[in-house]
Amino acid sequence: MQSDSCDPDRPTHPGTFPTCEAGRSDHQPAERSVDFPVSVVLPAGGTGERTGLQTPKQFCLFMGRPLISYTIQAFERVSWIQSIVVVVAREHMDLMTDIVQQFQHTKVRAVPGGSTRHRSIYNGVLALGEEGRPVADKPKVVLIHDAVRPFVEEDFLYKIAMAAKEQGAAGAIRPLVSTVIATTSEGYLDHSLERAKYRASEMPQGFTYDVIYQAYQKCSESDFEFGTECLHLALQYCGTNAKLIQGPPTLWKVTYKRDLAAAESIIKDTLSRSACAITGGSAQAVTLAGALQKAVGALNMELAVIPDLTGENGWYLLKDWNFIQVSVNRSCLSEVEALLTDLEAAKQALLHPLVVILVLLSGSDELSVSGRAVEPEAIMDLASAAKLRNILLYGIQLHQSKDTQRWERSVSRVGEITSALIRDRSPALVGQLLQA
Ligand SMILES: Nc1ccn([C@@H]2O[C@H](COP(=O)(O)OP(=O)(O)OP(=O)(O)O)[C@@H](O)[C@H]2O)c(=O)n1
Ligand SMILES: O=C(CO)[C@H](O)[C@H](O)COP(=O)(O)O
Repeated sequence: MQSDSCDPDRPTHPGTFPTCEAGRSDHQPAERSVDFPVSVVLPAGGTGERTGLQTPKQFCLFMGRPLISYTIQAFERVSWIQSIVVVVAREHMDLMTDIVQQFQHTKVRAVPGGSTRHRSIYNGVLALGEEGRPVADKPKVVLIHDAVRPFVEEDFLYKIAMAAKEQGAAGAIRPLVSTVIATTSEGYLDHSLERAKYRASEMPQGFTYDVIYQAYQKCSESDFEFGTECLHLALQYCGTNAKLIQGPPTLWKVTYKRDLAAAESIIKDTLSRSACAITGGSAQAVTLAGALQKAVGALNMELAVIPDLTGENGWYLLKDWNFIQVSVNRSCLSEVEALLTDLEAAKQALLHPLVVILVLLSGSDELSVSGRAVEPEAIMDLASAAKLRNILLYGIQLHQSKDTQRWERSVSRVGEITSALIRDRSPALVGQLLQA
């Protein structure tokens, strides 16, 4: 298997996406040891006025799944995070309950929000203190993260949690993109801040439970109404100077409509990084899969080649991988059917549409016996049924050729089509048997 290129600014997909170290076993994130209880508050009680949309941005759908679910998954997958309180407007409590059920979130509890972000966060902090447990069992550290920042990675959460435990408060920062200026009431320049001295405050932030609880207990109505910075409350009311840690650019907050398009693009991009080619063990299929591995590798996609999904290889079914059934024989559709059954049982398609591509080699010895291997109608029927289960099935046919250049061009086209199908997840092309 080919190792992925490691770009520190490339986000890890919320959920079960592999990190970019080489080798299959390394795809499991490195185990972190956190020996104190950590809980999370996700404020999601806003209306998203600046998007100009009716639906609050945290409930906007990305490939059939609300943004909030991606953010929850980014925290839920972290083994050392114990519980997550999502704070939503009262009128969205039922919707939130449905989301938790549909996307099988397990560490989440929803509580009603307040009229401002600070009031919502405070409700979340109070809920953590009330979780029916003895005072000694309250979380030591509370991570606070806007529900509309779905791309946060375990490594960074770990840094914030450790610094919060050490220092009482910690937060993510980024360099300023533009200079900050103060204006007079008449709209003239009053003064300009020296950009190098300032940073943008982002999320996540972390606090010891006592610091954030005390800060909210002591802060004023004006803070609750107009404040935008939890770190400031910790400083002003608890004398705690937060440790500031520079985070990746992907911590940015979905605020405007254009940010929704950017978020969708990142989600699609991260879901398109890895595919698993199943060969059935036939020598011809293995050779083709090897050639395909090179072709998609050049397009920045990792391709694992395996004979089948039995035993240890069942691991692939539980991750955000895409699947390519490489087939050289007449029973290709039954192979695809078996793969679809396995995928359905693994339930990953509940989270987002999965891509399955049948790559069919025609003109091979086995196929030439029977002539045409697969009728387009047959693959269309199979694909229509799979689509109902949120699995997008496509087909690509290529022809065996003794002419090396022709063969290499075909394989390279299969790579390009594969990459495009996986990236675009186009419903319109479902069931098509494309020619490479
Ligand atoms: N009363 C509020 C207001 C905001 N938030 C949450 O705080 C986060 C960051 O706030 P922001 O981006 O300002 O969200 P909105 O207030 O929804 O957006 P807008 O200001 O455009 O209305 C969001 O997850 C939002 O849902 C909240 O929990 N309760
Ligand atoms: O990241 C922040 C620092 O805490 C922002 O203040 C927070 O995300 C609130 O966003 P907005 O100003 O849009 O309500």
